[in-house]
Order: sequence, then structure tokens, then C-alpha cells
Amino acid sequence: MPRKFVVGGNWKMNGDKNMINEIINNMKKGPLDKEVEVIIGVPSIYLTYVKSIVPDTIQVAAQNCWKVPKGAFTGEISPAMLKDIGVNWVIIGHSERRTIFHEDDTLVAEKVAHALESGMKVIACIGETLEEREAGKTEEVVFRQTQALVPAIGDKWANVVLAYEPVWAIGTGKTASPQQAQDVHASLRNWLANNVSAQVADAVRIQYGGSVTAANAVELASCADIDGFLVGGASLKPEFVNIVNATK
Ligand SMILES: O=C(CO)COP(=O)(O)O
Repeated sequence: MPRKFVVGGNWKMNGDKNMINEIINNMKKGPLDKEVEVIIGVPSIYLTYVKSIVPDTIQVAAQNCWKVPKGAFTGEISPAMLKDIGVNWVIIGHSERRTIFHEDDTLVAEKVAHALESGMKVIACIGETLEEREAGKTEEVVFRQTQALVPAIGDKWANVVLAYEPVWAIGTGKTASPQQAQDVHASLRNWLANNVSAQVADAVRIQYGGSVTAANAVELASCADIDGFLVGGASLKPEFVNIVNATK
């Protein structure tokens, strides 16, 4: 079965109601390719508002969540709360969470496990730093990060999208070349075939993220193992529509 292209917009800590209205109106105008799954990652405080104005064809994700349903965790939100307001997707393990908020592989895995057990769908992020790439450790790092997720995901791979986001390409304007991205995606798929199953390797969608724009999306989207994008800066702009439509 061909993998359905999936494009996520990660707004990060950006936007206010005016800007959100503009972004959503622009997406409504589209037109967005109906064959593409579209998921927007919204700051938690605006999730309810976005859910109230967005058409059903656009899915909404939180950018983070905690690893238990409720309790004394000041400032956190849980998958149970997200589901309560109709949000079914969450981005977990973004490199900004890993670096700025010190989330390690173990915590990321615990969050992924709990979100999946709660019935949510997860965009799980992995990716190497510039230092790691230059030291020739890209595969070692992304395999280690993925390995940590395997027991957390268990048999729920159908509810997971992997996002390969090389840290050096995030917000820098330095996109991985289509060949660089395709190489990592292909090795990841090969690793999944050897360490999980051929079926999972074939079915799981791997997004590329890192300075994706309308100008580079078409070429990246033409790579065999790139099944979508996780878009930061450009997801706040009208060009997000072109990125969604990159396979058209
Ligand atoms: O981190 C990203 C998406 O999660 C990528 O961000 P940019 O597209 O701004 O580089």
C-alpha cells in the first residue's frame, strides 16, 4: 500500500488570534490536496480556539504533553486533557524539547508510550546535531533515538509518524539536500525492517523537517522515502499551502 503523504505544521511558540485567523483562512482557501493528511501543531493555549475554527479536513496537534493522565505536574498537560478537547495528535521529542527542556530518549519514550496508550496519534521526532553529523554519527544517533521508541510504541506503529529533523537544518535556512534526507530516511526504513518488522518499515511514514519551504518541497517530496514534512517557520506563512500540495 502506498504511504499517504502527511504534512505537519509546527507553529512552535508563535501566533496570536489575529495571526491564527489569517493562517486558517489561508488554509481554508487552499485548495489543499485532498490526498494529503494535514496536521497543525498549535500552542496549547490556542488548541481549543483553533479546533473551533478549523475544518475537519485539517487535524490539530499539541506540541508536547506529559506522561501521566493527571496530578501534581504544574504547567503540564496530559493526553487525557487533549482528547477531552478533541485533539488527537501530539508532537513528542522535538529537538527543541530535547535540547532546551532537557528531554532525553527515556522521557521521550515514556511520553510516547503514554500518549499512544491514551489513544492518541504521535509525531515522534528524531535527528542529529551538526556536531554529530560532522563526526559521522548521524545513523548512530537516529538509530539510538528510534530504538528508544520501539518498546514504547509496541504494536501501535499505525498511530505513529516519524519526523526526521536534522537539528542543523531547523530554523537555519540550511535544508538537508534531497539526497541527504533520502539517505537517512532509507537507512531508517532499513533499520526498522531489521529491528521491528518489514511490515512496519514499509508502512510507517517518515517526515522530513528542517527549513522546508515552497521552493524546496517539491524536490524533497519526490524522494522515495520522504512521506511528508514537519514544517516550522513556513507553516505560519501562505506558502504552507504549496508545501501541502508538493506532490501534486
Ligand atoms: O522544527 C521544525 C519543525 O518541527 C522545522 O522548523 P523550520 O521549518 O522553521 O526549520
